[in-house]
Amino acid sequence: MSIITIKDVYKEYETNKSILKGLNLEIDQGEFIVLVGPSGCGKTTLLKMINKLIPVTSGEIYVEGKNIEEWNTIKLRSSIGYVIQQIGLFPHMTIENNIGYVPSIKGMKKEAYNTRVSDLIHLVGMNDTYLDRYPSELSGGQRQRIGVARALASDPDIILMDEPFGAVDEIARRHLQDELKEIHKKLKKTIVFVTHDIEEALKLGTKIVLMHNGKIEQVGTPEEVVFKPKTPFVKDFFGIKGFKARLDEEALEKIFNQVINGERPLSEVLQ
Ligand SMILES: Nc1ncnc2c1ncn2[C@@H]1O[C@H](COP(=O)(O)OP(=O)(O)OP(=O)(O)O)[C@@H](O)[C@H]1O
Repeated sequence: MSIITIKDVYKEYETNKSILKGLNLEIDQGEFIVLVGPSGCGKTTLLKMINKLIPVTSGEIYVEGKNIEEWNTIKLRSSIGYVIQQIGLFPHMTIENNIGYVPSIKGMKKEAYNTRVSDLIHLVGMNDTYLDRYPSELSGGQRQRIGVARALASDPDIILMDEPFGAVDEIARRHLQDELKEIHKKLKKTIVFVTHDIEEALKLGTKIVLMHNGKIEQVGTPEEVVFKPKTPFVKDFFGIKGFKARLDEEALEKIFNQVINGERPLSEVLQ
């Protein structure tokens, strides 16, 4: 069943016309959708329209079957988690209070609150010893984890993520991706994720949406967009990098070990 429907959506900014030119997209419950495309193609704009941070110029967006214009904005936003790159944790609040902010304003009882905060910090691969710290006492990767935990705190059905791991180093980024994949498997939330990183997109997405020139070029599984590109643009966009990202990792590891162990000359592999 479709949990988000984008219907003939157009966007024009006052100083910037024709950003989105008639987008149509159905997002099913439990899907991990990744929006990719060249810089400036409107990924963030589309994401922010879903939780009404940016208004549409024309067209409609439905969340859980209801037009977002009919949703109470606060209610809509509390049923949608939102994670961005500069995560914006409250600097003067402890990690516990950051994660528990929404449950506490919703009046959750102390015992349930404690359990929830503890469950969430474990879910993102950390533990209770971090709860008394302040955001400045964590690494960038840990802060992003807390951002994910905070977005999950109100148990939203949908989570929007805008380049959430863009500012962390490569190793932390891989860990965060693995954890997010696990969380998605476990909680079966619907995730809409923006990235400009092809490997990240193909690793995480159950469906990839490639945007270009205000339109959607192709929607498909990682295999479809890489191996069955519908247009030359899709083929160029994913290209060899996409192909490499989808190669069987075991096959690559086998070749790597053969070369490292001197069983196969490097010149043969590089041919
Ligand atoms: N408030 C605004 N007023 C005018 N133009 C804007 C505004 N916000 C965004 N734009 C323009 O709209 C286009 C789409 O921006 P958006 O941030 O949605 O793209 P994006 O695909 O997320 O880009 P990136 O990958 O670089 O983050 C860009 O050309 C941008 O300059």
